[in-house]
Amino acid sequence: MNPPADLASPSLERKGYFVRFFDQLGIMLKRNTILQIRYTKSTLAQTIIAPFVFMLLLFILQKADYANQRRSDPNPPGAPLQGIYNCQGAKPDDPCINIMYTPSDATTDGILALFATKNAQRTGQPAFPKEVPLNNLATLPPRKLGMVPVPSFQFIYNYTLFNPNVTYWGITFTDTPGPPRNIAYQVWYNASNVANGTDVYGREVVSFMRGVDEAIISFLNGGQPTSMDVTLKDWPLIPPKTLSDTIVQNLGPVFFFCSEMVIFINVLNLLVSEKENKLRHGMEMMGLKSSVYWLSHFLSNSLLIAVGAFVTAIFGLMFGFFAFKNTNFGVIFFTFFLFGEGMLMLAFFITTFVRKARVAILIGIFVFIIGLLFESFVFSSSFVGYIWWDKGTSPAGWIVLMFFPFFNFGKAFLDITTYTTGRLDSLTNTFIPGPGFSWSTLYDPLPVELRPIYASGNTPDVPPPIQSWYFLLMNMAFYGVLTWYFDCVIPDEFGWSMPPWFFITPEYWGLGRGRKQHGEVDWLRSEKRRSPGSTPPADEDPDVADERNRALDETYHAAVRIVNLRKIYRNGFIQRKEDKVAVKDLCLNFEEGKLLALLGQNGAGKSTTMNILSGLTPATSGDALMYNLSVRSQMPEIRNIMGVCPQHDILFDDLTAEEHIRLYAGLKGVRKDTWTALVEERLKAVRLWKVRNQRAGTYSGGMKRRLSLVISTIGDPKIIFMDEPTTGMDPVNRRHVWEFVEKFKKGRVIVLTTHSMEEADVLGDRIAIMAHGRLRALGTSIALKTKYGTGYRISIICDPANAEIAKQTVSNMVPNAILEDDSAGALMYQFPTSRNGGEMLPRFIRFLESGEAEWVKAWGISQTTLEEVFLKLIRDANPNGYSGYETKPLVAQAELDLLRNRSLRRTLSRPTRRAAANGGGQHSGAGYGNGYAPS
Ligand SMILES: Nc1ncnc2c1ncn2[C@@H]1O[C@H](COP(=O)(O)OP(=O)(O)OP(=O)(O)O)[C@@H](O)[C@H]1O
Repeated sequence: MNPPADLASPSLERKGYFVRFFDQLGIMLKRNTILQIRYTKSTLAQTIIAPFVFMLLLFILQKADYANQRRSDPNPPGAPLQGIYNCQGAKPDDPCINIMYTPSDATTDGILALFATKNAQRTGQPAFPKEVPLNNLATLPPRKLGMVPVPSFQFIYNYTLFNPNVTYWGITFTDTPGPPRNIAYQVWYNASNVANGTDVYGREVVSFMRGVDEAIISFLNGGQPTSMDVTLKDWPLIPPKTLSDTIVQNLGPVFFFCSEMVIFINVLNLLVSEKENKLRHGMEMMGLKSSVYWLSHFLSNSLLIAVGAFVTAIFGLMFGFFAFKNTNFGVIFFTFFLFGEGMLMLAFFITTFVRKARVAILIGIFVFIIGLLFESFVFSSSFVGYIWWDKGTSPAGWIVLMFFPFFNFGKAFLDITTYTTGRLDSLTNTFIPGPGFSWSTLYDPLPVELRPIYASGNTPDVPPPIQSWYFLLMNMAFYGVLTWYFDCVIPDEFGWSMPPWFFITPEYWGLGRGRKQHGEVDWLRSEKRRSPGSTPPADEDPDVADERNRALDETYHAAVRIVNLRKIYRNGFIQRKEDKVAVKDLCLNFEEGKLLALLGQNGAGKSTTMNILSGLTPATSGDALMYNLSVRSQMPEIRNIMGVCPQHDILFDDLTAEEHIRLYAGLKGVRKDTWTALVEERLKAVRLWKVRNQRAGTYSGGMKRRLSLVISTIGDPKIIFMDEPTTGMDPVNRRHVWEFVEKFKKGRVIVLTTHSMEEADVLGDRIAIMAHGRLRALGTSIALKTKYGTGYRISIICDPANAEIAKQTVSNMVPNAILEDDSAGALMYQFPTSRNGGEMLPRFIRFLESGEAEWVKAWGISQTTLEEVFLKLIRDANPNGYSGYETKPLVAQAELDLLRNRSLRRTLSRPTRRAAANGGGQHSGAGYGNGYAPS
């Protein structure tokens, strides 16, 4: 079958390194942008929502702090002293005595009468009346009494002691005639009223005394009204020590760090997920350069960081923070942008060590907690933030810390807020605004008046703010270089890595590589020296031995030649007994225009072989030469001519089928003007055209396989590896895929692994069967069937009464036919192949066809299937145990019974019938188109 011209025509553009680099970069940026748009929520969260939320929280905290600091009035107004109000007893309505006094004479009675009058004016209550004198300690007041004369000082003492909570005030006078006349008095009061706050600051005591003093003055002036108005004023309270924006200064580094961490954790997750899902490998197999991969992620995420920095600066202005209002917009923007970039490169660096997205997120959270604690302690104030530059602190501190982007950001933000927050003058309690932060401030060391003063009396030597920018740029470069280095030297999940000194090898820089193609003979000679291979097993199949000899023959030519390929999966660093030898000294040749179907039970080593040949995993020894390019040393060049459909779909859930094809066509360097036609032709071929605009994540398993298969054919590859390409496909679609593969193989080498014998039979020009890492058999389908098969089976249905005649006839005509089954007139014979005396078979078939034997009700013939060949070979390879197909003879018997029943039910296909009529030994055709029964 000839492929259509458009399938076979080369469509790759020959381009220089840089043109190819920028083409790939363009296509990767487009892919990233599509994904960023599809992940709308995540993109919005990183660029707008996170800055807004953290800014809003800061704003709320700022307002709360402001309100809290100004809750009490720092300069409370003075309050005039009031009069004395009516007394209360133990309970408000209990009887009590307002004033108990001694002695009672004209002077004291006169003074207290004046007191009562003035007090009544002040309180608006009736004046306290003078009561009858009280002499008896046991007498309790019948009501609220006004002013009660008592005999002595001692009486007051005893009465108040015996009758607590009865007397409000006590006063004892001493009048010394003089000159000068001295009217002294002593006030008794309930000190616990002052202590428990009922009488705040003792205002009632002072009021009482003020009233008595007034009355004395008035009395001495002959009753002249006197007023002593006293106002009591609280001392000023301590004014708010911090400004509202101090909270932005102290908490800003923590909050803006948190905001940046959203992008940081997202980048960790994104990159490691691409690694874990092998998407990066998939793209690299299609020719993506590592440098393009990193650069595209750097640029796409830088755009998000730039938007985030811009949005942060705008929100800062909207919320009215001084740090944003009084700072040059460019300074704010670049400070946030450079911080984001530093963290981005730190995230890149971390991804080189991690293979699982779950672990990456855990590391992200760990960095988040460390950074959060760091920012909240180190930058909680300018006092601790600048201590690293104090003369008493070792510079080792900031020299180590400068490698952390969040330290450099904290310092930069502290500088900005120190210049812009301003301060309160302690003497005048007035706000002194900060000088502001202009572009040129970047280069100025912090002025002395803005620096903190430490206990030693020192002020720190704070470097100019620009230094933090330089350090952030240094962080970018530092983590960028580490990312590049460790990405090369840390083995990936398939074991690929470069030597630690890779950067001094000329090959790494593209010198001396690619230009030279290996001479087949030179390569073979050196390979034979390097990997001599072990001695083949004594029972090696002759065809396998021939293939080995051809692979090692210098005069033989093949498009792809595999020599002594060996793969050992080590269980640690040193060689151990448990190490798994997955492929054992495989020698094989692939020819152009031919499809080789690789069969083998689970774990036989098929995928490992494919992975080595497609550059996914390195061989332990041996090599393969593909179109004169060595798999070991020239994989980048091989990738230009290779397509791979790996066993597990490597698809972006959020890209459509069309976007996948465009992406991979771009990476492969397919001419842009052919993309549209390519998309249509390939998607129609595998019947995905109608769903081309649906995201691959919504596809069924079979649809994903078809898309993976189509991707492997992009870019006109000379060699295609298909690892179980039709797994999970329904029979109709499988046939479409077969047709597509069949068309595609002209001029190309296709290697396909499968567990479908039918598929191997249909597609395989040659079939190779592997077991335990070794090649067990090799050849065309018919050759294998002839060699390993048991020949033909003929089933004859006749009347049970005629069974004996039938058996007699068969044994006469084909003496070495073996009767396998005889039940109720259903006979099943096994006929040997022509090589084993099966030459009588054609004659017997003609006999059955002629209808001469009337006792034959129906008959059918089947050839040994590939499945039987496969089972036999695998059984032979597992004499001591079952590796997927057999352990117990009973199981094998059951399988054979099943096969027998199946072949009985099967009717004969025309080519098979022809082959049988010719005595076997010829190609029996596809073998899956059945449909013959003698009429
Ligand atoms: N990364 C690995 N580390 C250790 N052993 C491995 C690794 N990959 C494969 N193996 C082992 O190597 C052997 C060959 O595996 P491989 O995947 O090549 O088999 P296969 O023939 O492709 O099987 P299947 O048909 O199931 O895909 C198996 O025993 C497998 O357990």
